Amino acid sequence: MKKAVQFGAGNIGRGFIGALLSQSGYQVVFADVAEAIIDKINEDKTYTVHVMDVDCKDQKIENISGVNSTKPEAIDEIASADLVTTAVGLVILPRIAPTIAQAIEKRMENGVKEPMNMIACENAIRGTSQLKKAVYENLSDAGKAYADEYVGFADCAVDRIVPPVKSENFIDVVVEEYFEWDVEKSGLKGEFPQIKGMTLVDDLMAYIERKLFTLNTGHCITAYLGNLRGIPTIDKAIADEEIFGIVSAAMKESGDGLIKKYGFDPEKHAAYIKKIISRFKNPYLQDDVTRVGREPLRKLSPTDRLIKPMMTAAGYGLPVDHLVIGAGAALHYDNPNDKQSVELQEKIGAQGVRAAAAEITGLTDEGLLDAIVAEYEKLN
Ligand SMILES: NC(=O)C1=CN([C@@H]2O[C@H](COP(=O)(O)OP(=O)(O)OC[C@H]3O[C@@H](n4cnc5c(N)ncnc54)[C@H](O)[C@@H]3O)[C@@H](O)[C@H]2O)C=CC1
Ligand SMILES: O=P(O)(O)OC[C@H]1O[C@](O)(CO)[C@@H](O)[C@@H]1O
Repeated sequence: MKKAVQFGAGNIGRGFIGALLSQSGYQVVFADVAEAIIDKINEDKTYTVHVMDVDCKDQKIENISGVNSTKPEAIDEIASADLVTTAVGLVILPRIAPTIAQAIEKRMENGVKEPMNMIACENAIRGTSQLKKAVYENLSDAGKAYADEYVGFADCAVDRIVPPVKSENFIDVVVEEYFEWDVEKSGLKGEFPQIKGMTLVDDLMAYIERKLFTLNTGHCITAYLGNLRGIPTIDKAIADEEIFGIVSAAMKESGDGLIKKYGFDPEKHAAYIKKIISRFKNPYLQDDVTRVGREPLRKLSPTDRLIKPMMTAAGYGLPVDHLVIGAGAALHYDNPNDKQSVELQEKIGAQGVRAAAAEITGLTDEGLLDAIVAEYEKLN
């Protein structure tokens, strides 16, 4: 039986990637720092994925175990795995890199010639490449040469909405039916992993940008506008006619840029947007606007879901008025429980909104900055 180590036994770890791996016949070892989750996985050896959508069904996930990712046992588990996947959050990747590097060294010392693959399933552009860089910084020269030959690092795009759930059994998860996992073929070593629901692709950047700058763009604008109006969840925010109008228009603006950049079929892209908005309406997910809006500094950064699509569309001379409203709303995000939101509001307080926006977004286009500030003021 093939073995996979899934770093992160959180929502996506259990509700998407770990579940697909187990359903495809992998023995799945969840590596996490949350002792309670790891203990419960080891105790129960199973959990349930509740698919809640137009049709509802339960899936029992088996052949699983857990390990504390900071303990030496984690190194042994990785060293003997065929596949390592992550869903820990982009900022955590450098923290798990030393453990992965030690496992690669160990595999080399053990003389293993079987290839092993790494796939970072994070909401980011080329998250696995970022993980690879961090892992290589922790490898010896021999370890690097070994990894060059036997360790694949494949970038991917991941799409499934999995909010945290307060169920009776805290390792069960509630997910939507839809999922998409696109993995770049060229990064893989050896035989391609056979995983039901994983699509191997050549042109990954188009898939990453299509997902990040459609779903995530629309999702976070829904969250920020909803939050400003005191609406707690995504389904309720998108039910607000004005928010729906702004979000749909922003997704279209982003889409028009993507269509120009990647040559997507406009009709298919319009259908893709429509499908995503229907996913936002899923009443079972009860997805908090604070989860979807979390870490606003990351979301307002130059390569992320608000600014990058704005730059792409504006670069083709296309309108970006609703994306600008989204950025204006994001700058208002004020949540004392979110470290980046606190930092954002402190920056705005100290520097003023224009200087803060310029620093955070990296925008140098004065016209766009003026427009964002104007929308920010209007939303006050
Ligand atoms: N939840 C969602 O709908 C989606 C999330 N994503 C991405 O997936 C990633 C994970 O998101 P979620 O599962 O929602 O977050 P989460 O917070 O539910 O799960 C993250 C897990 O990583 C664990 N972790 C933290 N530090 C660790 C370490 N050093 N070693 C091992 N585990 C560690 C945490 O304890 C937690 O269990 C993020 O990059 C997110 O952007 C992508 C698509 C959908
Ligand atoms: O996980 P992030 O990047 O903070 O953003 C939350 C987003 O990720 C998702 O969980 C899945 O893509 C969306 O539900 C939401 O748009």
